[in-house]
Parts: sequence; C-alpha cells; structure tokens
Amino acid sequence: MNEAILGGLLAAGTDPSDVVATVRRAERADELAHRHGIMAIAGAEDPDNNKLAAKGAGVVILGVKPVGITDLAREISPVLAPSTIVVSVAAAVSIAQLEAALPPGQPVIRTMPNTPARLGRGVISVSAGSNVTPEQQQLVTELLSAAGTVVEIPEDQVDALSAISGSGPAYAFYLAEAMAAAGVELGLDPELSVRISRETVAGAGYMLAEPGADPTALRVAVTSPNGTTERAIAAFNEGGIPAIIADGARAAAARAAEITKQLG
Ligand SMILES: NC(=O)C1=CN([C@@H]2O[C@H](COP(=O)(O)OP(=O)(O)OC[C@H]3O[C@@H](n4cnc5c(N)ncnc54)[C@H](O)[C@@H]3O)[C@@H](O)[C@H]2O)C=CC1
Ligand SMILES: O=C(O)[C@@H]1CCC=N1
Repeated sequence: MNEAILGGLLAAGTDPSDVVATVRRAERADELAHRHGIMAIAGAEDPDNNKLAAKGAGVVILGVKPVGITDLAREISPVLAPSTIVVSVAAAVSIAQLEAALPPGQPVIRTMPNTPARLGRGVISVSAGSNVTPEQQQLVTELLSAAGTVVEIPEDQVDALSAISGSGPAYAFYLAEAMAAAGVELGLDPELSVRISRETVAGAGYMLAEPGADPTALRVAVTSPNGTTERAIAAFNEGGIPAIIADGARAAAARAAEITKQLG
C-alpha cells in the first residue's frame, strides 16, 4: 500500500530527495531506492532506520500492519518534533490508540487509502485528531491529493469507507477473476478469457472515471431491451448479488471493528 502512495506522490511531482522510506529487508530497500530514486533504509542494516527517517520530518506516514503500528509509533516518539504530523494508513487503528502511543499533543491523521493510489487514482479518506491544526490538515490533504481523490470524513465512518473503497479494488479484481472463469466455462481459451476480462473491467473503470459518470446510466447503455445483457443482470439479481455484496461489505466493516477491539 505504501509503495502505491509513494508512486502517486512521486508521479505528481514530489521531489524524491524529500522522501525517506524504511523497510525491513536490505533487498527491498535497494529495490525502492532504484525504482523511485528515494532514500530507503532497511532495518536489517540499521536498526535505527525508523528513527533516522522520522527525525526532522514534516510528515511521517506509518504504513505497517495494524498490529505493529502503535509499537512503531512508540519507537519513533523520541525523535518527533512537536509539529511533525503523524499519518496512519492502518485499517482499524483508532486515532486515540495512535495518540496514546505518541508524545502528548502530537498531531495525528488517520487515513484509509486504496491501491489505485499508485496510478494517482486512489481514494484516500482523511480523519484528523484533535491536535491537528486546519493548516496541517490542509497540508496532508494536498500531499495525498497527488495519489487520488481525498475525502474528509469523521473517524466513526472509516470502517464503512474501508469496506467500500479500501477493500473495493479487490472486489473489482475478484469480478475480473470470476468473469475469466466464466469465459473458460463457456469454452474460451483460458489465456484469452483472462485477457478480455481484464481489459473489460479496466475499460469499464476508465468509463467510470470520466467526469459525471453514472454507473446506472452506463449499465443501462449496455443493456439492450430483451437482449443478452438483460438476461445476465436478471440472473445476477435472482442470485442475490447486490445483497451478497452488501453482506461482504458488512463483514469487512465488522472485521475492522473486531481488530480495533483486539488491539484495544
Ligand atoms: N493493501 C491495501 O490495499 C491497503 C492496506 N492498508 C493498510 O496499509 C498497511 C500495510 O498494508 P499492506 O501494504 O497490505 O501490508 P504489507 O505487509 O505489504 O506492507 C507492510 C510493510 O511494512 C514493512 N514493515 C513492517 N514492520 C516494519 C518496521 N518496523 N519498520 C519498517 N518497515 C516495516 C514490511 O516489511 C512491509 O513491507 C496496513 O496497516 C493496512 O491496514 C490500508 C488500505 C488499503
Ligand atoms: O484488507 C485489509 O485489511 C486492508 C484494509 C483495506 C484494504 N486492505
């Protein structure tokens, strides 16, 4: 996820020399440095890597798994300037949990990105903690805008948003996988079926990305009265696909709440 955000930031003109990344493995640090022209420090080579990166930073983006993020916050706390904005991309970790692991008064912003950020087409939510000034929130919003559409939401909506846009790219890829499998079942060559499914979901995505695009109008335009698509959509509706998608989103949001409790 973090390389996706990095890709978006750099593509939008962030100076690579303004960015320091940390990772665990040396090979991964080399890969990031070569691919993006940034400084990347591996924990395996320098156990102080996270502190080195955070020291003097205006913005620190924490992107490890939810289970490790408060430990990481505690690790870098001694080197943070009071004005350093700490941004979290972790699902299910609350602003309160992050603030409790950081020096008192540290500005904290919780975000929920998604992987199309790599192409500058992400959706990134921003929820600010109480120590964040409007100027700091503006700065982070502008920074993340490089990676896609930024939406400001109250923290109590993050789990719901995550169930739609955070996990959502996986739902679209899942659809492409299911379409490819269906094509094979209808007798298409597997490679061809994957190719046309991928291009179809991608092409539809491009259409949705046009300004003012309306998913319902776009669907209706493909669905000729009494034609073939109509039969497919009817079968989807009979099979309860909309309700199944709602169930999936509910399960994702519930899992986020469960993780928050576990990390309590
Ligand atoms: N994958 C996705 O689409 C999304 C992920 N997220 C959040 O992003 C975070 C990362 O998720 P992924 O990218 O999927 O996981 P990942 O496992 O691919 O990335 C985590 C990275 O952190 C590195 N790391 C772990 N501990 C470290 C440490 N102490 N110091 C430096 N680097 C360390 C790991 O080596 C790894 O490269 C999670 O908190 C997740 O909830 C949020 C939205 C979407
Ligand atoms: O699956 C996850 O937990 C993360 C959060 C949203 C997308 N990926």
